[in-house]
Amino acid sequence: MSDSPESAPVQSIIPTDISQAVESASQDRNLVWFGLDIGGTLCKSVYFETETSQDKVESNGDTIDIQNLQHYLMSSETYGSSGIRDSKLMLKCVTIGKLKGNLHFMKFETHRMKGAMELASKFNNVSKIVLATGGGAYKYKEDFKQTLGVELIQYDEIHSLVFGIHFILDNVSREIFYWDNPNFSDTPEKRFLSLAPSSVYPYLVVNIGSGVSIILVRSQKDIERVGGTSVGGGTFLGLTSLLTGVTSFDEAIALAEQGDHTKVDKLVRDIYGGSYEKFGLPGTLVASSFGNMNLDEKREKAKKEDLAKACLITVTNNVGSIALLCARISKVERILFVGNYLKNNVMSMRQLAYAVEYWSGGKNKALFLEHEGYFGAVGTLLQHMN
Ligand SMILES: Nc1ncnc2c1ncn2[C@@H]1O[C@H](COP(=O)(O)OP(=O)(O)OP(=O)(O)O)[C@@H](O)[C@H]1O
Ligand SMILES: CC(C)(CO)[C@@H](O)C(=O)NCCC(=O)O
Repeated sequence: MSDSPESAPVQSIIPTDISQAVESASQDRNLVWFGLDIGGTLCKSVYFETETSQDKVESNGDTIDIQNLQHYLMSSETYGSSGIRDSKLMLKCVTIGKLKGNLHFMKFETHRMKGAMELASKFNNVSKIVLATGGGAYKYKEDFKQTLGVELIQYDEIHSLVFGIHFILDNVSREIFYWDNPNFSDTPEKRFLSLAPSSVYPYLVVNIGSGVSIILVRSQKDIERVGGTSVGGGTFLGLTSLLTGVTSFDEAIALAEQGDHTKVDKLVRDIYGGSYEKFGLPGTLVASSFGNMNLDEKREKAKKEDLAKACLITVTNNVGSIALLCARISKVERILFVGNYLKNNVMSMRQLAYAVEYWSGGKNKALFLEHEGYFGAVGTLLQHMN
C-alpha cells in the first residue's frame, strides 16, 4: 500500500505485511490504546485507559512498563518542552467497542516528534499498534516502525473527525455551546445546547487547524469536503510571530487580547466617513485588513498588540466568511467550529459568532465544542474498535 494520502482509503486498509501484527495485537487485546491525530502544528493524543490494561498489569510480563507509562502520564499535566494533558476534558467510564475505560487528552508540537518518540521508546512493549490520523500518520509511519517497532494504523482525518464529533456528542452532555450576544456585551454568555447527534444533522464542520477544512456532514457516513482555506491557525501564529516576535500561541493570544485592530486595518468609516448604508456595510466593518499599514504615520503608531489583534481578526473574519458561503451553498444552518485555533481563544469565537449571526441575518448560528481539537484522535479509536 502506498503511504500517500491521495491513495488513502476512507477507512484503514491494513496491508498484508502488517496484517499479522494487527491481528495478533487485536487478539491479544492490545495492552495500551492510543489514538493520534498528527497535524501540521500539533499532535493530539487520546489515551484510552481500559480495564483490560489493568488486568494485564497483574498478569503480564510487560507489567513494569505499563505501570511506568500510566504513572508517567497521570502524575503530571506537562511533558517535555511542549506536551500538555488537558485534564479538564478527561472522560470517565466510556465504552468503545467491547472495552470500557477513561479517555485522557494530550497534545504536543508536531515538530517535536523525534523527542516524543525517544521518550516513548523508554516504555517497551506496551503497544504493538497505534491508531493514527492526520498528515503525520503518513509522514511518520516509517519512523514509528524503525524507532519504536510500532505499526501506525492509518485512518482518514476527515472521517475520523466526524466519527469523533458524533461519539463525543453522544457521550458528553455539556459539549456544544454558543455565545449569546457576542458583540453587544463585554461578557457574552456561554450557553450550552443539548443536541443529540441525530438532531444535529445536517451541519457544516469548520476545522480550524494549521489550515482550514470545511466539511458538509449529512449523516455520520455521508460527508463531503466542501471548502477549505490555507489562511488558518498556522497563518495567525506565523504572521504574529513574524510581526511581533512572540514565540508561542499563548503569547500571541495574550498580546492580541491587549490590542486594537482598528489601528492597523482600514475600516469602512476610514473610506466613507461613516457607513456604506446602501449595501448594509457598517462604518466599523473592516474594509481592508492591514490596509493602513502602508502609511508611515499609522505604522509608527501601531503597537505589537495591535498587530497581533489584526492578525487574529484577519484570519477569523476570513474563515467566518468562507464558512458562511459554504453554509449558503450547502443550504445548512448549523455551523460547528472546531480545531485548536479556538483553544483559549474567546476573541475568535466571539468574532465568528458575531460575523455568522450578522451576515446571515440571524439565520445561522456559530456553534463550538468543548473537546475542540481532539475529535480526529478519538475517531481513530472508534473506527478501529467498533
Ligand atoms: N500550544 C499550541 N502550539 C501551537 N499552536 C497552537 C497551540 N494551541 C493552539 N494552537 C493553534 O492551533 C493550530 C493548530 O490546530 P490543530 O491542532 O487543530 O491543527 P493541526 O492538526 O496541527 O493542523 P492541520 O489539521 O492543518 O494539519 C495552530 O496553528 C495554532 O493556531
Ligand atoms: C491539508 C489539511 C487537510 C491538513 O489537515 C488542512 O491543513 C487544510 O485543509 N488546509 C487547507 C487547504 C485548502 O483547502 O486550501
